[in-house]
This record gives sequence, C-alpha cells and structure tokens, in this order.
Amino acid sequence: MRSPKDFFKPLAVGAPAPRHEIPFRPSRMIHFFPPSNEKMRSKVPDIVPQVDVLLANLEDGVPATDKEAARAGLVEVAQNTDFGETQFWTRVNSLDSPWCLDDLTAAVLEAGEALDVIMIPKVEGPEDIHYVDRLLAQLEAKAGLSEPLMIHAILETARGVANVEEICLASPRMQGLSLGPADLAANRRMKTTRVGGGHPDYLVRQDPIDGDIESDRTIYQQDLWHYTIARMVDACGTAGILPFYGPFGDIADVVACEDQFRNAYLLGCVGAWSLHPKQIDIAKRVFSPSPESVAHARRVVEAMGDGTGAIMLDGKMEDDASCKQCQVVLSLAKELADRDPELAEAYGF
Ligand SMILES: CC(=O)SCCNC(=O)CCNC(=O)[C@H](O)C(C)(C)COP(=O)(O)OP(=O)(O)OC[C@H]1O[C@@H](n2cnc3c(N)ncnc32)[C@H](O)[C@@H]1OP(=O)(O)O
Ligand SMILES: O=CC(=O)O
Ligand SMILES: [Mg+2]
Repeated sequence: MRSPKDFFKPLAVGAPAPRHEIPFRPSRMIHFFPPSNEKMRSKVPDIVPQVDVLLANLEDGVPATDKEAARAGLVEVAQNTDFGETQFWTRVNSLDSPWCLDDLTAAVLEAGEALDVIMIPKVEGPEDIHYVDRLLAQLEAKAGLSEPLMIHAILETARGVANVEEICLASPRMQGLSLGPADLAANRRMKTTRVGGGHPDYLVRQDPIDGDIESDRTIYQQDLWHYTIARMVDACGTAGILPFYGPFGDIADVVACEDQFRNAYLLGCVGAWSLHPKQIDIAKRVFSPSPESVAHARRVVEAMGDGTGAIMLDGKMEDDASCKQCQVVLSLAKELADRDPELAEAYGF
C-alpha cells in the first residue's frame, strides 16, 4: 500500500496531479453504445443531449471481430463530437484480454481530451486498479493531458465483491463502481440466466394457512441483488465515490426495469446503465427525486431551522438525522436542476 503521504503524487513524470475530490456531475444514466456500429455512431449527436453519460463500449457486446473497429469508432466519436455538459466514458476490454492495452493506449492518446472516465470490467482487487493507475499516468504524460482521467470499476466477480472496499480506496482516480449482474452471476455460479433483475424462483412464501401446506399462499419475489448493491453502496460511501446499478437486459419489460432502478436509487445508487434508448427516460425519471419529495425535503429543512433538535411535522418526528436525509434529496435536486431547466421549474428553484 502507498504511504498516505504519497497518495496524491502523480505516478509518472509529467502526468497531471491526481484529484482530491471526485466531481459529482449528474450521472443518472450511463448510455452504452457499440462504437463499431456505424448506424449507432451516427445517432451519437442526437443522443448526447438526452443523456448524462455517453459510453463507447469496447468490451462484452462487441464481437471479437469488431474490437479494432470499436476502438477506431471511439476515437472518431471523441474527436468529432460536441459533448456539451454530457460526460463521455469508455469501457475497455478486461485486463487479461488481448485488447486491453491497445484500448487504453488509444483511449488516452487519441481520445483522452474528450474522455472523463474509463470503465474497467472484471476488477478483482486493488492490484488491478494500481496497474491501470500507473499506466494511465504514463499515457497522460505522453499525451500532455492537463486533467487526470478517472476510473470506474465494474463489480462482477466474487473476488471483486470480497475486495470491494480495497478497490474503492486503491487510487484517487476511483470515480465509482457499477454492479455487473450478468458476469457476477456467472462467476458466482448463480443459476439465473438473466441480465440483472429478479427471478421468479427467488422467493419467500407466506406461512401455511390453518396449517395446510397446500393452501393458496402468497409468494413474495425477493431481490437477488440486494446484498451486493448494499455492500457496493457502503464501500463507495466509505471512499467518497459513486455507486451505480448496471444493466437490465429485458429491454421490453420497462416496468421491471423501473423497479430495479428504483430499488438501486433508494439504496443510494446515483444512476444505472441504459442499453437501449427506451431505458434513458426510465433512468432519468427514477434517479431524479420527485417534485413531491423535494417539496417535502424543503419543508423539513426550513422547519428545522439550524438543523438541530426535534420537532413534529404532519404527525411525524423530524430531527437532525431526518434533516440530513432531506438535505441529501435537496442537494441532488439542486445539482440536477442546474443542468435541466424542466426539473428546475418542477422543483421550484
Ligand atoms: C452485460 C453487459 O455487459 S451489458 C453492456 C453490453 N451490451 C450493450 O452495450 C448493448 C447495447 N445495446 C444494443 O446494442 C442494442 O440496443 C440491442 C442489440 C440490445 C438491441 O438493438 P436493436 O435490435 O437495434 O433494437 P431496436 O430495434 O429496438 O432499436 C430501436 C432503435 O434504437 C437504436 N438503438 C438501439 N440501441 C441503441 C443504443 N444503445 N444506443 C443508440 N441507439 C440504439 C437502434 O439502432 C434502432 O434505431 P432505428 O430505429 O433508427 O433503426
Ligand atoms: O458487464 C456487466 C455485467 O452485468 O456483466
Ligand atoms: Mg460484464
């Protein structure tokens, strides 16, 4: 482990100084597109204003035969797009793949000015982040970048989950984590074949009615991902970085997608991946606090004065802690309103 005294020193001569804080910019959806696909690339100018984060995906979902084309597509989009307020990220191939080194090299040297964050899949431990950290510093120095790129890791192996706290704390570049339920399910030998979301067989059943086990008992489907998301949120909170839910593969089931995203929002995630244009508005709706919750938060904060003590409001006790909960909602609303005039109006800012 690096000495705390050296934690914020650049890892290569000429590399930009590491950040002391991870900037929070609206990140309700990380919109994935395969940059090898010319038709999808042509949609980028229309999609950019609709999303908080656009991500050029080089990893899973891009066929092995298209990896070079995807890398070239990333560079083309980086060099020819006006991103405005939208963040631009890429997901490179995994560290053990034949493509990762060339992906990282092209991303920094040819797309580094446009990129905010590099997503690293299948991160297993802090050693993976240390490797990328040093390599990025060398490449940034070579490219003459003035701002350090940030790293986002996907939590998608059992070992990654076991090491999640050390991963989050491994580098000042760590920006956040996403849950990768598909690879994680495979790696853990879970028996769901779905990309995220629930499973009808993962359930709790009501007790027998009048002792009759054959009685018509209600079943309650449970959330397969609760433990991992909650653990990820705590690890990110400890390190001052941002947690995200990942993919929801049942594109047609917009209702269950919204439920999964909302569970993640309530547990503390700041956003989720959108794989299809249909999922962009779902994420926007879910990860923006409702105008009602903002109005309630504002009332509590105003009624609490300096934020200390205990009061009754609408029959409920409010105190220092609930005031802080309301401040979380208000500060998110403020950040989103600064970017989105419709939300600013709905929130009354
Ligand atoms: C487990 C993981 O790693 S998840 C991450 C990896 N996977 C991905 O990134 C998948 C990204 N998404 C996609 O590639 C596509 O959405 C697919 C393959 C799932 C479905 O694509 P299609 O069959 O074309 O879907 P569909 O016909 O409903 O698309 C409707 C329109 O939206 C466009 N579209 C679909 N997905 C996207 C996208 N992600 N970004 C931009 N446009 C898109 C289509 O090109 C189509 O455009 P058109 O109306 O001009 O023809
Ligand atoms: O990469 C994402 C996943 O779910 O796997
Ligand atoms: Mg994956």
